Amino acid sequence: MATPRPLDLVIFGGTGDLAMRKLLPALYHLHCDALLTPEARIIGVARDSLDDDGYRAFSREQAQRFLGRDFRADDWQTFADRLAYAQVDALQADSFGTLAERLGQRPEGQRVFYLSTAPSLFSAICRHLETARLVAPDSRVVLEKPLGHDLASSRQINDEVGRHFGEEQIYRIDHYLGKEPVQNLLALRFGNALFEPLWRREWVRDVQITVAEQVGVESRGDFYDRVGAMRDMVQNHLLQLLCIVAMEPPASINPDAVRDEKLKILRALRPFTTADVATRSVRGQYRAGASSGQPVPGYLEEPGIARDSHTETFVALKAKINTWRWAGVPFFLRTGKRMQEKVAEIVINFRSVPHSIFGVPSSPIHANRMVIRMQPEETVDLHLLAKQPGDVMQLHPVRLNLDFAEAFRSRRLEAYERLLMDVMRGNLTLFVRRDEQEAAWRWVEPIIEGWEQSGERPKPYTAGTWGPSASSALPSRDGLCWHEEI
Ligand SMILES: NC(=O)C1=CN([C@@H]2O[C@H](COP(=O)(O)OP(=O)(O)OC[C@H]3O[C@@H](n4cnc5c(N)ncnc54)[C@H](OP(=O)(O)O)[C@@H]3O)[C@@H](O)[C@H]2O)C=CC1
Ligand SMILES: O=C1O[C@H](COP(=O)(O)O)[C@@H](O)[C@H](O)[C@H]1O
Repeated sequence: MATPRPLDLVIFGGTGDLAMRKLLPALYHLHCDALLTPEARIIGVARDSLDDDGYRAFSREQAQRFLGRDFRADDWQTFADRLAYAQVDALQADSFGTLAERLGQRPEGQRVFYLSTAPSLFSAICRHLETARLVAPDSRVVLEKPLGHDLASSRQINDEVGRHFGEEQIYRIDHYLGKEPVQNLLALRFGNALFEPLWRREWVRDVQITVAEQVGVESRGDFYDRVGAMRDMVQNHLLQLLCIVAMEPPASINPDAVRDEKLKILRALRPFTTADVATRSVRGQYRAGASSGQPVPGYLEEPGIARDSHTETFVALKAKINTWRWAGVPFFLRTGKRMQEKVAEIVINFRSVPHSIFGVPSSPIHANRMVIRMQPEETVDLHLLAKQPGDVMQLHPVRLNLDFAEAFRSRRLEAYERLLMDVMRGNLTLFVRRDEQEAAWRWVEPIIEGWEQSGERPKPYTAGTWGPSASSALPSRDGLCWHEEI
């Protein structure tokens, strides 16, 4: 067996929020589970003038904060030995020398460049890496989202990155695809014949995808105000989740087989007309309210936000898919900040029986539903009706746990852990291909343009609620309601 090559993982934006909150904690967990090869090295890159020890000290302080109870001083010590730092200004070609020196120490290393900076720096980084002769034919580059601001800017970035890296070297990350229940949905759908006949318009009444956050924009106001919920969450995470639910069975788990099927769904999404924007979309912006019992400011009072900002912090959409399988089935998508609870879930609502032999219940009973929860806990449940024990035939909803947490007791990998492992192994299945990303931009753009042309402000909602009241109206026009309203 070939000896694995030593890994050099270079994190551009190595001192930033994402690196500290997600990437280093994920790598620390992989280290503790002995999933990193002994020689693997992590080189943080930013403009700040730090040396290796300074970077280790900064990372340790942040890790204590973000790892919480998982932080163990002795494990961190051995993990920190892997950390190094290179001071580089991505915009200055001549500042790549220190990084080149570092990487030059082991030319045989497998290089992974993780671009965790603003996307406006991606092309300069790739260009300067190549000029410094740091890109080998098997180097990999990981691109964070959102890639660009619209279709044109995403194409431009992809073109520029593509001049230095082949598509098979490019890992466009969408961390929602790394979440365990999302992969479990793939396993349930395509590993069992049971669900396939039910997974279609004849049996599915509607699908709801919700990613609700309790937090506001936190320290990222400046970034968020230029982006908004549509670009931050819908264009990527929610549409990728929709694809996983709606795609046809791929011929294999091969990356392109899966990505081809996702692409077909993105291309089959019915485009929004101007009239649709008014009737099938809702955008909102939070006002002051309460979160976990504490008063919280409104979006416009948050640091970094323009005082008259029209940026949306909430989006709800009714999407339709123009295929035989899904014609007529509404896909409701919803995401927002400062909502009542932190919930990320996919709900597949199956149709009720065509005729009930048990009569009409005194109050409505809701079952026939699969709920794939990614947050706050990771679960997959099937809600069915069963007989309530006793001498009368009375139906009661029961929940079958389909993720079998009891059966598989091993620690679940967190999304970034799983995806970083895939990058190291060279597995592109859970990464987004360029054509998928562009198809997603093509679909969301008319909605954003429709909002801009209308000149209307996003609808206000109180922090700590489920969004503007217009959001409830979206499913209720079809006689339906959001999952939490049941
Ligand atoms: N934070 C999050 O939760 C998420 C972030 N993302 C994406 O990840 C990326 C990074 O986000 P985030 O970590 O929040 O951003 P931050 O603003 O917190 O960090 C940016 C990082 O880039 C570095 N940087 C900025 N300019 C340069 C430059 N010219 N040369 C070299 N380094 C530079 C900064 O260090 P310095 O200023 O010292 O150079 C810092 O390390 C963005 O694309 C974002 O959209 C995606 C999902 C979630
Ligand atoms: O990509 C992003 O995701 C986070 C939410 O991720 P989660 O795994 O905590 O649900 C969101 O807060 C952030 O704004 C967005 O950029």
